[in-house]
Amino acid sequence: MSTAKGDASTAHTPVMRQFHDLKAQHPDALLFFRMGDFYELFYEDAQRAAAILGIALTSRGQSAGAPVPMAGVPVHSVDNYLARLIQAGERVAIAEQVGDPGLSKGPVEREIRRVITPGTLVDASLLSADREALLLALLPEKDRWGLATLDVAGGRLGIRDVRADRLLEVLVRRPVAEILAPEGCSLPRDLPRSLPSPTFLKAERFERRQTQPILQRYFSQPGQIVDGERHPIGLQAAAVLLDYAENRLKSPLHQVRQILPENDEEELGLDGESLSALEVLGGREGGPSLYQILQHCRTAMGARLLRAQLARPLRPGPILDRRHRALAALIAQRGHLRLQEQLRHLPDAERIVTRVALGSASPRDLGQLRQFLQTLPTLQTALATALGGESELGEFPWPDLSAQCRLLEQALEEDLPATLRDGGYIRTGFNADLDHHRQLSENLQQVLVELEQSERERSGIPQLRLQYNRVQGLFIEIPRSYTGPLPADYQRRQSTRHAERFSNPRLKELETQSLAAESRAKTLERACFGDILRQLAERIGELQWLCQRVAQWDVCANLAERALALRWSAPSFCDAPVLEIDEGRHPVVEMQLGAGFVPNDLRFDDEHRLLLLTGPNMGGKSTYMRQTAIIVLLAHIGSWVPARRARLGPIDRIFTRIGASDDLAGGRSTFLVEMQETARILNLATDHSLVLLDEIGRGTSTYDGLAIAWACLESLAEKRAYTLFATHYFELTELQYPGVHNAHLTAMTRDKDIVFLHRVEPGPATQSFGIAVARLAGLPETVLENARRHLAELEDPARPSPAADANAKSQLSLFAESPHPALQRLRDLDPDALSPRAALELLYQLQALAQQD
Ligand SMILES: Nc1ncnc2c1ncn2[C@@H]1O[C@H](COP(=O)(O)OP(=O)(O)OP(=O)(O)O)[C@@H](O)[C@H]1O
Repeated sequence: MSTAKGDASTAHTPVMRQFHDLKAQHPDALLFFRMGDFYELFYEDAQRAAAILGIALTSRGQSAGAPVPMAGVPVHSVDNYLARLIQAGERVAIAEQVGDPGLSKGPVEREIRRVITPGTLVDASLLSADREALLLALLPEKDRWGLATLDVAGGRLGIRDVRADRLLEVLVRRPVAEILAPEGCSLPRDLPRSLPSPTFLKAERFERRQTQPILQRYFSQPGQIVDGERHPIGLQAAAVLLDYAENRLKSPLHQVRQILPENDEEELGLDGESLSALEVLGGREGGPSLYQILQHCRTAMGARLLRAQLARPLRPGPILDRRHRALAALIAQRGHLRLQEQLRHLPDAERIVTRVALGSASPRDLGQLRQFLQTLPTLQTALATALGGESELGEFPWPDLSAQCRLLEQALEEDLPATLRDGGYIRTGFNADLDHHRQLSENLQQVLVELEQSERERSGIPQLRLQYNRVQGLFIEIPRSYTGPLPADYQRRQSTRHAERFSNPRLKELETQSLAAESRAKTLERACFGDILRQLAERIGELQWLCQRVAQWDVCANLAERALALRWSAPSFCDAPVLEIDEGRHPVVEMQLGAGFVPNDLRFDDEHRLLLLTGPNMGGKSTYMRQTAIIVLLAHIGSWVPARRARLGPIDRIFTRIGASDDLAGGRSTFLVEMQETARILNLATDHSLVLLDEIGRGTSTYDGLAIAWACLESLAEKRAYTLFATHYFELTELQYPGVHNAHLTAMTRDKDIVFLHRVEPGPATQSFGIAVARLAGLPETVLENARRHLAELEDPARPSPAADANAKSQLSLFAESPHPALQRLRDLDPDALSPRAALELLYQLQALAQQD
């Protein structure tokens, strides 16, 4: 940045020297340099910000012999600008004036008070209410990665170790805003574009030598690191996160009080492809997602938790069991209605508690916390009633924070300002000293009114007025039209066009007193506020516990409401190898179609492992496959499911390969993407996995595709994964493997039109309706007519083989009625009856037969 630095840094003006010193501390961030009521940006920062924000780029005189480009934003509306810059992927360092402008000789002292990055946000105005913005650190060790995630605004720190081949899956399931990794480490090349590009930090910051003291500083009490010894590299990554976030927030993270481990074996595996193919969190082309249909939580905390739970389904175990019991209890008592009524007005207390811990909560934040604490007793009562006989699930009694609630009630005004700046948030009567100085300041107002009157009388000038402005302070103003005598103690201070301004000793004294009283009152008010924050901060752990409970019950009440409103039923879990669904539905498609949706059954057990689905395009194959996975997913987050009955045996992962997608930016074609995803499934699926494969092999030539689909089917049948395999290759329906069965989606033609029945029935489809669907899509009648003719020719058994198919003939012969002669010879022979010589002879014969084709 030679232009910014100028020829020699000594040639810079003192303010610009200060700017460069501060900028050097965080060169990667835009520096917001506080100048009175504005934050100003200089040089390249100004140019970047002006372009992103669409604000004017001007210049601020010269420094080091060159003009200084400048852009500025007013302090009072800075949040809006910050939000847009963070959204655009920028980081922002905020330099505040910390010295007293009246006392400093050179430029007023400034200090970077905070660096705002996407993963370290705590301000309500910068955060999205319904999703976390996670900071994530990664550390490789052999074939594993240590991983830590920190929700700075919620105070949650999690760790886990993952196998290298599962890293991507774990990453894409979370709302990651910022990734940290050690310099020189090689991250997977196919990091999805939805993830932010990593920030590389010096490798030694990840070394135990440096991370151990940080962990000790944070977690010296027993129980604060749960199960840490199982995740040693995760712990190192966690320490890096804490250190990084501290450095950005310029404060220890008092809100982080525990490290919670995540274990692979507790989770139902769900990779990024499945999340997007099943449209769990986001719908295709802006359509509705499962989350949107489910999300009727009353609080932002609940909405965030629901999102996190959807992305991280659990295997059956104590946590899932508790969720299901709680949901059943609420539904049995219809208790969710009362609960939701109480939850409806609750603020985002979780994030407020973090700001309390960091000492940055605003008066309005505390007003909301007061409301939260006021509601808790009624919420507890509502919950106890709602749970009926299961009240043990409510973990009563909840921590008693009534004293903190009273403190807030006594201390804070009813209507509260958004900032501390202008005072007026502490109630009269809370602090005697504050009341005294406020009164002094207010009395002075009265004294000034009286003084104005007495000066008028003393001087005999009725037009005399006492005035105040920020530059001149208090002064006596007399219109120029007055030309008579003035009192001897009046000292002239300024002349304007219409008036003369004076001061006198009494006025000066009053001015000092007035300012002193006002500023003392403000200081005292801030001190009271700081004191309240400190008292609340002592109870952070309990406050966080309460927020988590509120979020959990909000999700539970929400799932109860959804289950009843959408006519869902409770799934049951068992240890047998089964997956039974009666009258399953796809909640999103059903929402769009209403009563027209046709429910379908599904059976997987020891004898039924792979269902080969055929049927017309648009017949409902992918809907059926997706609804199966969605039912399994919902059951594993603790929800009821869109089916009349669902009984589920143990499932370890859901795999999906549905729909065409390509990765043009990554240089991967649709077919390559399809094959890579299929390869992953074939490598990882077990006999407890649910696998959805939709039209494997369609991206390449017919016979290649058919051969690949066939081989995949064989492999999955061998693995005995619960597989739904949709295909248009009718040839596959003739294959016979143990556990493999056919089913089809029904349709019929009426005249030339196709009518979809959307019912799943046993056996393969008997007819392909491609041309009827093409008609539905509006293909011209002449083209359709030709298509019908070609179809008749193709289906004619006596048709001559098309020339273009010549080289594919050998692949076609895989499905020919009679096997290849070489194969037939092989089948017929008895190897034990052959001498070595005869065997060699036979080999030559087989080769000759093979070459005949
Ligand atoms: N069970 C159902 N009941 C009512 N309508 C359904 C049902 N299943 C699917 N549909 C309707 O049919 C449309 C097509 O369904 P889907 O995409 O599942 O068909 P498909 O057989 O996978 O088609 P293709 O082979 O072309 O991919 C859906 O958008 C929906 O409107």
